[in-house]
Amino acid sequence: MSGTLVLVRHGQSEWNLKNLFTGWRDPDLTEQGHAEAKEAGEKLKAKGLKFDIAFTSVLTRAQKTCQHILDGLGQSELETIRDQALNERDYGDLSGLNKDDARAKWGEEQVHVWRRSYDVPPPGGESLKDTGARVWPYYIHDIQKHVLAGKTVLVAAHGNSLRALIMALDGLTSEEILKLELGTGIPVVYRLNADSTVASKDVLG
Ligand SMILES: O=C(O)[C@H](O)COP(=O)(O)O
Repeated sequence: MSGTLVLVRHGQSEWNLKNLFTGWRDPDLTEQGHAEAKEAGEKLKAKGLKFDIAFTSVLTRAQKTCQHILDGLGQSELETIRDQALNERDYGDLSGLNKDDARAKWGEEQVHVWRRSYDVPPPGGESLKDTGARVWPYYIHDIQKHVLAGKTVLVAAHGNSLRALIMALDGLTSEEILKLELGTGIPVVYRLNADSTVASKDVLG
């Protein structure tokens, strides 16, 4: 057995609440989002976890979620690396649009394909496959080595950047990943084997 990798999707954002496509836009957490992030910290504390290093995106909602978790563990000053590679999938021209308005304009089916297909990007944006093509190399080069060195690593990021990572970690097919939804502020705790495969996965729902 080697180290521990904890993935957390940010708490509810202002645009989650308003039902807007967000992508690389940068809304803050809502009051509920702040509470969800703090609760994630409490759940991790209850499991006796302490982090050695944290990673997050360059977007406010993920950074604040990361900080709430670290504050809750008494680790406010922990080394935290921010990288664009962990950003949400870029929603391109859909960014800022209301999801129901988009369904009214382009149809339920087309919007579902943009949101949940594996390799069909929204206009001007990234598919889940495109997102994985930047998240996975970053994981391999920058994050995995810490876990394999036996450390406990936090990654506070986004629904689709984490779905792309989970697809690779769990060995899911492009069909299987479509059904996987990540709740806001729900920690997913992986223990990895020394050969980098997954020893166990625990969703702290
Ligand atoms: O970027 C967004 O709008 C959300 O964070 C995730 O959106 P989705 O549920 O459409 O993938």
